[in-house]
Amino acid sequence: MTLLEVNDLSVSFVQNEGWFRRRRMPVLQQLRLTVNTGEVVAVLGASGAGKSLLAHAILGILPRHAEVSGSLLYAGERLTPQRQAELRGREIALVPQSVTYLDPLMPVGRQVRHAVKRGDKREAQRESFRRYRLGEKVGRQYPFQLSGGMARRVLVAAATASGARLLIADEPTPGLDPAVMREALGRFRELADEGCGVLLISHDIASALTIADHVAVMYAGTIVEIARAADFTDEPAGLRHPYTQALWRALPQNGFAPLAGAPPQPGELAHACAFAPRCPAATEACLHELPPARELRHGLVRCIHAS
Ligand SMILES: Nc1ncnc2c1ncn2[C@@H]1O[C@H](COP(=O)(O)OP(=O)(O)OP(=O)(O)O)[C@@H](O)[C@H]1O
Ligand code: NI
Repeated sequence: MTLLEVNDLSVSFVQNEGWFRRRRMPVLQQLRLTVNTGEVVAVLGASGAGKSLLAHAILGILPRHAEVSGSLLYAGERLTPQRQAELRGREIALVPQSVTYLDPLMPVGRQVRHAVKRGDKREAQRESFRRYRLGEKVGRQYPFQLSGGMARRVLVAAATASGARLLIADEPTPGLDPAVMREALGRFRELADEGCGVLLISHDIASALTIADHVAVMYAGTIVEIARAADFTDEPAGLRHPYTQALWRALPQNGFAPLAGAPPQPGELAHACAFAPRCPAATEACLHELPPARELRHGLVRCIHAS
């Protein structure tokens, strides 16, 4: 069953410049993505690609100067701002990227219990604390008394104990030791196997691939490819977009080949293929429009040359 459907989602930030001029800066362009129940979909991309903005758009927590177009459906139902507010934290839970999302004035155990919307709150908190190796006395502490890694574990504990059906985890693992990281990723996989949908945002392809079914690759504000996780295990030729292939070659086991250059600033190449300046396959035609998203080999690609 389709849990989340993102259709042609675009986001721009509108800035006032002086008295009369307003500048629109496109930051997300025509995103299309689905998350089914039982699935982990990884969203990969470099810093600034727009991963967190996608998460915030789904949850309805973008800043006020954001202009949003396109549609979002949750279990077939339109996600309006009001519906987002109703579902946030109940049906749709976020593991936020920053530990500043914790309430500084509330003991963290209470925050986790607060997040639990189904069943016995105390038991759910105890269980998730055990799972993420948070001692019992940690529950009585305030966020400022915790290390960064502990605070992060509290965020994962709160979201995974919430009982939500769609879990959006925004870079949930940096700073966690490898055992806790495996535990957290394993828990996301388990929740998917129990019928949830998981959107896992990450920089770390290798660890995301250990649990993902599908991978959406973002570059400069758009999704350039949706691949199956299995497409990453063979030759890069199985991947559809030159950027995804470059990411694959940059993995240690595939030769660590770095990709020269950097992505453009948001909005800088909105009407072209933003990857063209770094792409070995680019031609003049790549600079004329945002390449349309098209289906290719059970996936999706935005590249006019992909075949
Ligand atoms: N409130 C805002 N106002 C203006 N621009 C913003 C705002 N928030 C984000 N941006 C811009 O939008 C782009 C995407 O940001 P986003 O946080 O989604 O990136 P990300 O892929 O999550 O990166 P990271 O991996 O570093 O978390 C960035 O270029 C950022 O500068
Ligand atoms: Ni982010």
